[in-house]
Amino acid sequence: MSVLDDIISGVREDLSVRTAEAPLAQVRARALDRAPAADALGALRGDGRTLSVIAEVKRSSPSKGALAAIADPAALAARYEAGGAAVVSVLTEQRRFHGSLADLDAVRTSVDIPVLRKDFTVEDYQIWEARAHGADLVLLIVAALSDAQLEHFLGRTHELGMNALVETHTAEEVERAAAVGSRIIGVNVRNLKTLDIDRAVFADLARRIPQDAVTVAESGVRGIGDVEEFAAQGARAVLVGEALVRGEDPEAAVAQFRAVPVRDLPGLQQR
Ligand SMILES: O=C(O)c1ccccc1NCC(=O)[C@H](O)[C@H](O)COP(=O)(O)O
Repeated sequence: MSVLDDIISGVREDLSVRTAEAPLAQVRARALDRAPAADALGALRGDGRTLSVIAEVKRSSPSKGALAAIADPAALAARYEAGGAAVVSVLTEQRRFHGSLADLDAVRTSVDIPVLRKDFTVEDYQIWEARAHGADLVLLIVAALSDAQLEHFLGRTHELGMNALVETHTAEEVERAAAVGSRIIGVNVRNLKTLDIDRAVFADLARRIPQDAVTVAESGVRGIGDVEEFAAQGARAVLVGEALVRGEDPEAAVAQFRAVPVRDLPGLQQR
């Protein structure tokens, strides 16, 4: 069983507990009661001159184990926002990342910028749940979904006024993401089946992403050098976890990353 399969099996078990505690009808009612979702697509497009940063609240990970205690996720998110982050990502998976919906609630109340609920989406319920907890964006991992699921989940996010970060790691997955009309396409340089990081996959996949989508480089950022390289290869946004939660000054790091100019590459199908 791959790491991704193992994570998803735990996610399904946890989901069955939550759906028993809070049936879909209840979660839907709470989702529909929220103020409209913020415009994450616009936030990620930014000013078109410099990179947008998705700054992640990440305590732990399958690849690295414990990363940071993060006693106060709301305070960390506020520092990300002060540094100029476009979006805050909150990992809500509990078993491997030690995140929770309580973290999402805390972050939602502390920032005005869009919030990404970072989970392993395998059921419609999780999208309603994300909206009920104030998320503006959800993660859809192409490798974990059939084409029919991907299309259905993307449709659901749009119906709820939200956006999805559609995550890919291969050329075939980029094609599948594009085929269903994804507006925000991430290239995760971490292979979720083996946990290996290969930053070189970004350049090849970025140029396959359609013109009307925002290209996000995900994972593996160690510092400004990696961010500059992703920008030079066509990233419009970067998603950073470990380097921010382990760094001494997350606000300054976000400010430094978001100042990196984006590049219009000949042949790159992006606006
Ligand atoms: O981070 C992991 O080890 C991991 C393992 C398996 C599935 C997902 C995983 N991470 C989720 C992410 O997408 C990252 O948290 C995110 O891209 C930030 O990565 P990093 O900057 O390398 O912490």
